[in-house]
Amino acid sequence: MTNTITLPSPAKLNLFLHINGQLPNGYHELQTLFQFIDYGDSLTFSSRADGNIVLTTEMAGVAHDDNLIVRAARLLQQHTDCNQGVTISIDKVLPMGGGIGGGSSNAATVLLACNYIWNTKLPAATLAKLGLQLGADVPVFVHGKATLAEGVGEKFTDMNPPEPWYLVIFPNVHVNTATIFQHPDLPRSTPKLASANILASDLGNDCQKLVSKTYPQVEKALRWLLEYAPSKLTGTGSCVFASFETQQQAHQTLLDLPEPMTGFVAKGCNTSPLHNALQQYN
Ligand SMILES: C[C@@](CO)(OP(=O)(O)O)[C@H](O)COP(=O)(O)OP(=O)(O)OC[C@H]1O[C@@H](n2ccc(N)nc2=O)[C@H](O)[C@@H]1O
Ligand SMILES: Nc1ncnc2c1ncn2[C@@H]1O[C@H](COP(=O)(O)OP(=O)(O)O)[C@@H](O)[C@H]1O
Repeated sequence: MTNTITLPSPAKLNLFLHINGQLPNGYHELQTLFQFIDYGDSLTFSSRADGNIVLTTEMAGVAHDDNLIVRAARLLQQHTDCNQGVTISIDKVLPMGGGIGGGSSNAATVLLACNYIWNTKLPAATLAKLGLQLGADVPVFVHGKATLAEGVGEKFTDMNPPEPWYLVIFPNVHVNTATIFQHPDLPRSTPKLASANILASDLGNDCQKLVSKTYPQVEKALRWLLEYAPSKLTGTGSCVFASFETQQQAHQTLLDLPEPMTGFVAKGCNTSPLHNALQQYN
């Protein structure tokens, strides 16, 4: 077995997001379509015999022990009584608080990678359940297929949406997911759709209006991108995205982007790049 492995940690987009209600525990019932993109962080793992979990890359604003990377490794180690440790480094390119799932994706990559290098052999369904303790989106990244998520995000119906080129814009502001979900003005009663109707409809994001109002930078980014193509918010933001027929059209649009916004071009993927990369180890 290889002792050092490098794996991708891709971003996701919410192609639509509806809020159908709120549960007594405060969490929201959602319907949202997740698709992966071929753009993200890259993590390198080396097992170690001393049992320590060490992240060697510093991440601004996130303490070592709070990092989802470290927490995911500890959770798996404790759950399996594993006595091995791991050294992890990350090439971080995904903006935090952008609604593209960077932290959740990192946690999922750690769960799958450590399960492999420690030979702990947990099935994917168990890793997904463990991941849910770390964040609502971790199970989707463990699952690795474009999927309609329902409930609080844990019930999956896999879907096969088109895989276009996307231009994703980061408005240079971080949105706190909890702040948006706690806001009294968030719409919370969109009727549930039958899964068979999802791909045929042009659906929006119920957080978009509130996030645009709360964060003028998001509104500005949306207004700018809408000049080029139909655009929407992903997750609770802050990133906004639009699809293009060709990679070149998306790149051409990116060239016009005014500062301080940043952006990138990526392809939609119905199978996660992480799962494609893991195939070489199975
Ligand atoms: C709504 C989504 C859609 O992708 O937004 P983004 O985070 O991607 O923007 C996610 O499911 C978010 O996932 P994640 O960011 O992992 O959320 P968590 O850490 O689990 O929860 C953050 C906070 O959001 C609220 N929350 C989250 C999920 C949910 N179904 N209902 C909620 O009310 C809760 O207040 C919770 O304390
Ligand atoms: N490895 C990590 N990568 C990104 N964020 C992390 C990580 N570990 C902890 N966090 C925390 O999680 C928050 C949400 O990050 P992220 O998942 O990137 O955003 P979003 O859920 O909006 O896509 C960050 O603001 C940060 O405080």
